[in-house]
Amino acid sequence: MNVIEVKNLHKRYKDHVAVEDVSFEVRAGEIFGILGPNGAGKTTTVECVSGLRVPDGGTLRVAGIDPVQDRDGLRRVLGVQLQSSALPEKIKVWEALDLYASFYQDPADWPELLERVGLGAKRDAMFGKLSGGQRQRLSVALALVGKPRIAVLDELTTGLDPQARRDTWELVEQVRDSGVTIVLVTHFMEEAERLCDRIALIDSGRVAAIDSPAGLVARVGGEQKVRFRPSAPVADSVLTSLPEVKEISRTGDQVVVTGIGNLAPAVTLALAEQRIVPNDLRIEQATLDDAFLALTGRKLA
Ligand SMILES: Nc1ncnc2c1ncn2[C@@H]1O[C@H](COP(=O)(O)OP(=O)(O)OP(=O)(O)O)[C@@H](O)[C@H]1O
Repeated sequence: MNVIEVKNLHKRYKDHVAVEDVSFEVRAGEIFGILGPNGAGKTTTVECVSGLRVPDGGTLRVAGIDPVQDRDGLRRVLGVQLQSSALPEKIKVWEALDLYASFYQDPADWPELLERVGLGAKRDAMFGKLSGGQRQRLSVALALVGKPRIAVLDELTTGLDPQARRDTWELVEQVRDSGVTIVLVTHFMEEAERLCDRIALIDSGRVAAIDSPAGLVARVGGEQKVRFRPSAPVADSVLTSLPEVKEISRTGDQVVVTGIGNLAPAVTLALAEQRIVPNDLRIEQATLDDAFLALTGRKLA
């Protein structure tokens, strides 16, 4: 079932076209990624979906609601985490949640929500004293306080250190597991690859492709490399006989196998049959960056 339908969305700022023509559908229960370089039109797209901007063309439906016509209805089903947090430095964590909860008739139990996002101990801390990761956790809690069916998260991990980023990813997965459909805007390939069920690649206000991360990568040929140091000499024929294998090369004591499909399992199984252990095994695959480059002629980063 689709919970969001965007058809031929078009949005201009004066004479600058931010979104040329964007269409996609988001299914209930998924993490749907909107991935693209800076200025591609991602934020403008989700701002239109969230009822924060009025489109110049196209149609939008969120749980059957038209965001332009029914903002109150939209607020009941959709929670938004905005790119830059607009909270005053001196507001306390609990005050922010209490304030946001007061906007809803039937809000979430916010002390419980605070625990869920791992901020229970920061209840009385001022917003200005929170770390970047804690601010983002609070912004997720604020997006969820209205018990939405859908949450829009925009550039959630920008500016976070690697540990805080991974912690935030776990939080996003927990939110999805609680039954909330998530639209995740990001320009981090790794984030989209790790979290998203499906991704819309956006470039210059248009959708370049929509697919699962693996599906997008497979579109660029899906060639992989498996590298290892065999525990005993291995004859090329052991591997060249596999349908997945295209080529074998050797550098020093390292074997590099290039191929397609389920290459790594096929290679390790063939080696196991010879009682050979592939030490220092590494698998290199095409990335979403490669897919983006192949589809648009441009690099993501
Ligand atoms: N309020 C605005 N007024 C005028 N131009 C804008 C406005 N907001 C965005 N733009 C322009 O519209 C284009 C798309 O911006 P948008 O923020 O939607 O892209 P984005 O993909 O989210 O990029 P970023 O990750 O940098 O936010 C950009 O060229 C941007 O400069």
